[in-house]
Amino acid sequence: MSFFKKLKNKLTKSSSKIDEGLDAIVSEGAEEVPAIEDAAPVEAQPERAPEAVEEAAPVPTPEPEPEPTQEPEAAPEPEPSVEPTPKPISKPAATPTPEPAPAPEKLGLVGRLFGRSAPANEPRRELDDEMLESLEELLISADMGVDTALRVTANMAEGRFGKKLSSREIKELLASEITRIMEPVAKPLPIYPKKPQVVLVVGVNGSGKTTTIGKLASQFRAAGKNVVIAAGDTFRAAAVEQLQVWGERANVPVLTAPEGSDPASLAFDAMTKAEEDGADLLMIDTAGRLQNRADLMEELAKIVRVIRKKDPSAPHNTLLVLDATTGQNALNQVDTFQKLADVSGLVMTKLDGTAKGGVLVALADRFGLPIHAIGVGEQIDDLDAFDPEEFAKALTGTDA
Ligand SMILES: Nc1nc2c(ncn2[C@@H]2O[C@H](COP(=O)(O)OP(=O)(O)OP(=O)(O)O)[C@@H](O)[C@H]2O)c(=O)[nH]1
Repeated sequence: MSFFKKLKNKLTKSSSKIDEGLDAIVSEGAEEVPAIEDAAPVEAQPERAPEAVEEAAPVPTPEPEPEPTQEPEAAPEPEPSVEPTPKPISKPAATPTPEPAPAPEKLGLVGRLFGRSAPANEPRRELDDEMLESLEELLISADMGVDTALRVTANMAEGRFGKKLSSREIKELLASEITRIMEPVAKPLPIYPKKPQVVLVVGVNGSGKTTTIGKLASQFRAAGKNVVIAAGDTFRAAAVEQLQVWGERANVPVLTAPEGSDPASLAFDAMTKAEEDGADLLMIDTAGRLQNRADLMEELAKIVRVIRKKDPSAPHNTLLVLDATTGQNALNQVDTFQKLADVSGLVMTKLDGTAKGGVLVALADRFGLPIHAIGVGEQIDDLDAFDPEEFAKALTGTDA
């Protein structure tokens, strides 16, 4: 089964929420009209930027030491790839004037995008204020966030006000808007020519850090990389045990320390071991107790201070793991963890079985942080690269 099919199946809840919601909105005010009259005036969105397509393609599994090089002795600055200021959604070339008379073709938006012809007699509804409002509400209810939902619908409506659209065309438009927002953030975990490359993994308890580390370690291992894991959440014995299980599965050594001991000292020992072993990657799990932010901040800062004694450029990646089922709360978590650590990228877990997948769009729109991977299940292969187009299609229930 292709990852798209799998993603689509797994995203059923998010997908059907938007899918069925859009069908309902259109059928509410629909009139049956022959497709030939109304299908043509809908304009497709601009083409995707070719560079983004290339960037989005690779999986988070490590390919032989590619692009972004990092100076070994460089000051431990966060990666420049992190763009703190969310880019406003670039508007398509504004064409406020009504479009010219439709060309004598039977292809609607779907047809133009995918070379398929639009079925005749699709129910259509005129795009007016009322319909826009319903669209906004639907996107907000799918956890896209108010600002993002308003921007997305405004872009969808641009140049199309008063046009009659079928729900399929609206889904295509929405998918294309979502793709446009997500493309700049779809970036695999960057691999540096640094041994060991230190990946610090942060996030609240239960967000899926341990599972993500296990999945990543196993993928890197399968790609022939030497990996060491440090079970830095020394406050939870269960978390350490869980990591050990993942380590066994992935055939990766897991360094542990007695419960309640200093995670920074474990991180230092892990750096030493990883260096001795000539490991390619050191993945450090951390605690996620947000109840006491000051403590957590100090703990993370200490881990960073200590590993920098060994390598001033470490950590090379600080991954924030977010649980999609928390919906809008994920936005607060990014806010908080950006203050606690130099977050360089995101992994979104538990996209399976949640109706809150839209939060990824809000995250991309608001923070512009790279999304390295998404988790769609508890199994070892349920972590994959983030593909914006597939995600957008799966989320909107658009056919592949
Ligand atoms: N359905 C689903 N479950 C997931 C996914 N990722 C993790 N989980 C589950 O979420 C639960 C919490 O995951 P952990 O990896 O233990 O989370 P954590 O952040 O390490 O949590 P602590 O160990 O409490 O710090 C576990 O039951 C995982 O199996 C995912 O992508 N989909």
